[in-house]
Amino acid sequence: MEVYKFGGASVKDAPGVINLAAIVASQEQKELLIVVSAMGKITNKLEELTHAYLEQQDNTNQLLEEVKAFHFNILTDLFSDQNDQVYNDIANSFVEVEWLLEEEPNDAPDYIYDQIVSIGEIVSTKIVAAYLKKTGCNVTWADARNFIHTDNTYREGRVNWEKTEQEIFRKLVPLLEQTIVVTQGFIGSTSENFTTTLGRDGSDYSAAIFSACLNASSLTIWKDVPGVLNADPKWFDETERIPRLSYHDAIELAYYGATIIHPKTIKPLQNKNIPLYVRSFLDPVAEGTDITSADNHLPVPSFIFKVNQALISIFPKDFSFIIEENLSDIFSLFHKHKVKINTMLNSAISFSVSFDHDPAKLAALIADLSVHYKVKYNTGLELVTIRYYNQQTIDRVTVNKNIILEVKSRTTCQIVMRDKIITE
Ligand SMILES: Nc1ncnc2c1ncn2[C@@H]1O[C@H](COP(=O)(O)OP(=O)(O)O)[C@@H](O)[C@H]1O
Ligand SMILES: N[C@@H](CC(=O)OP(=O)(O)O)C(=O)O
Repeated sequence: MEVYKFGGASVKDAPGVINLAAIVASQEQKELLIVVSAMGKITNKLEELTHAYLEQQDNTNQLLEEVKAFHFNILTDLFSDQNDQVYNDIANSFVEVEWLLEEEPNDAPDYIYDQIVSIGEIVSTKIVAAYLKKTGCNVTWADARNFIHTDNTYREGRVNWEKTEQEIFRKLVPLLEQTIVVTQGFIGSTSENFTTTLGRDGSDYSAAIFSACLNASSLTIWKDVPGVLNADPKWFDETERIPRLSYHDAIELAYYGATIIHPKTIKPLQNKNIPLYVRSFLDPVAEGTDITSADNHLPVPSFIFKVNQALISIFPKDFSFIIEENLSDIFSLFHKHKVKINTMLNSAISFSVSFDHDPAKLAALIADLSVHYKVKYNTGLELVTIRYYNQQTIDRVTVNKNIILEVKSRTTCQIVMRDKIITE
């Protein structure tokens, strides 16, 4: 039993779906579960739609029409017969959202978000399953909400592993003995059968949950890059593929923000010793990256960039020392405002923290912190994390930068910096 995960980039258009089918066709003899995300950047568009609906903006219906048109254009390219059942199926899939948008938004925003945004995965998997069927593949569409059970934390559903494992064993295992199954990443359901999502980019995590519960022999995630590289090629010109990675290094890279893998993906696989293969859907037979328990150290230093960082420095108002009591107080405020810390440094009289800059959260956090502390802050900063660093790599990324904060451990160096203002 193998699990494949195809993300939005792999199914961003009709040629993407055709390519997916070709990859599946070359593997058809195996028991296979295929986990698919929403097409292209449709989740962003659905977030926009949710926002418009919550704000009761005039463009709400127009945004929904754009989402529908995007999918129907793909259908037209894949199914020349306009009477194909899939057209009705997709139209019907949008009906629930249409009904929801007709009502006033009285429910909690996070709940509404999940009911709307999840439609992206439902529709993409229906299109993929219908196309695979058309190409002669023995395939069944399955609703991931029957298997992935979560608590009621909308937008960040926490998995009920026991129930999820039971349902996968009871309903999915027998199905997989008969056909290839296509299901959704990113979504689950509560005990009352309301849809939840697992957090942005959560389809890799879904695929890992399925793999762990099925005791799969491997999980392959199909990406638009040749594997895990030592830096994001969107930011770095000279990247190198890392052929083998330990679970440990993969977790660290994902934790520090290498967006190639969702940070929650690795642990369920590591627990069951299931290899994770990162492969290119553009060159499916090429070697990619194998992530396993083998103790492969990263062969080269790896770089993870994050832009749009905020840095705040917190001082006790009386300039006394930062003690454990202050830290406990400070951390509870970060928790309260759901601000995820990227770097932190403690000194005698100050505590500095960097995080992704969200203006509303920053203002609310500073307002709360200012009750007991003096707070200074900077925005518009960059954070670079280097795994297996040396001075040469630090020098390489800090050219024309002012270093504002530097935190080093034995293996990892984090630098918060900003562009130097160069005067002629
Ligand atoms: N270390 C890295 N190696 C390779 N790709 C990376 C790395 N860090 C970030 N990326 C980015 O991850 C992208 C693929 O992940 P993502 O867009 O989430 O795929 P999908 O939506 O298909 O799951 C690449 O296009 C690349 O820009
Ligand atoms: N569609 C969801 C879930 C996801 O993981 O997508 P992708 O595999 O394209 O990153 C999102 O964009 O957040």
